[in-house]
Amino acid sequence: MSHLVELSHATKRFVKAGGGIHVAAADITMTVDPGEFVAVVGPTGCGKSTTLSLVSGLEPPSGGAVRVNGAPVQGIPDGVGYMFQADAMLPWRNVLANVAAGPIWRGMAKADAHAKAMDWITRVGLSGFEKSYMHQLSGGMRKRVALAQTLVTEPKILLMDEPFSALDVQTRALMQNELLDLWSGTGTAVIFVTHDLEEAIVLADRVVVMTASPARIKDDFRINLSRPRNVEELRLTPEFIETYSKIWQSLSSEVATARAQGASRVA
Ligand SMILES: Nc1ncnc2c1ncn2[C@@H]1O[C@H](COP(=O)(O)OP(=O)(O)OP(=O)(O)O)[C@@H](O)[C@H]1O
Repeated sequence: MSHLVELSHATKRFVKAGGGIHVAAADITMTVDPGEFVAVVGPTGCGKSTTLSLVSGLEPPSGGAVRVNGAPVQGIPDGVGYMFQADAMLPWRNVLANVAAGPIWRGMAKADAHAKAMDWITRVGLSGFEKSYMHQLSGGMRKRVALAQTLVTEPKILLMDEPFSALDVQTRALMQNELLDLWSGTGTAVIFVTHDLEEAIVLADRVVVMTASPARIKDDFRINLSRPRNVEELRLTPEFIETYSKIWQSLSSEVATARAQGASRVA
């Protein structure tokens, strides 16, 4: 059976600025099925974003294979949505125009795209702000716009690279709950990269732990916490704490290795 996303011994090498080769991802084999929420954690700079860019088609693999919907990734595959740490909104356009831009770019008539965009603006709780510009919105509101902008295209696969890391703790929890509500029942597969193990566990069905650079897959933990979830309450449960300590045992040694690598680089 083919999987929605399939990385098979995928490797990514970059040519370093001063010459030489840097292996950012090595021998990555993993699959993601429709409706699965997979979080990827690993130490800073290990190659998490690089792995995501192989799935998005932004970077071709140097070795191995990457397939989406059973076909090798060549360029940006259909049905893939992205959300990054930095927002991708145009400051001279209002919320409605920003959210409608994707569907219009894909050929939808303007009136239909605006109707669809309004629906998503309402779903993310921003009804009444459709005429606002980005500088008039709080950080949390801008993230809601980014969510609407991504989900309006109804992606089959949603790639998220630390989308909430710039938010304060409370807004972050709010957005995590919001994401789970919006995602629930859609059948969309999510690959969510984060530094934050707590965030990974409260959101995901699986937490994939990557090694210190070059990124390899060290462990793939199934998260057996029931849904629907309230992320703030979940963090206090014994089940969460037990899951956290189990995964931290795997992750902590990689964090220590990455720190040692960093120390030797600046020494
Ligand atoms: N286009 C590129 N050219 C050269 N090197 C690159 C390129 N993209 C990434 N790298 C290098 O590959 C390594 C992995 O980077 P990547 O951004 O994938 O890590 P990450 O785990 O997502 O990091 P962080 O947790 O800090 O966001 C880094 O050393 C980075 O400098």
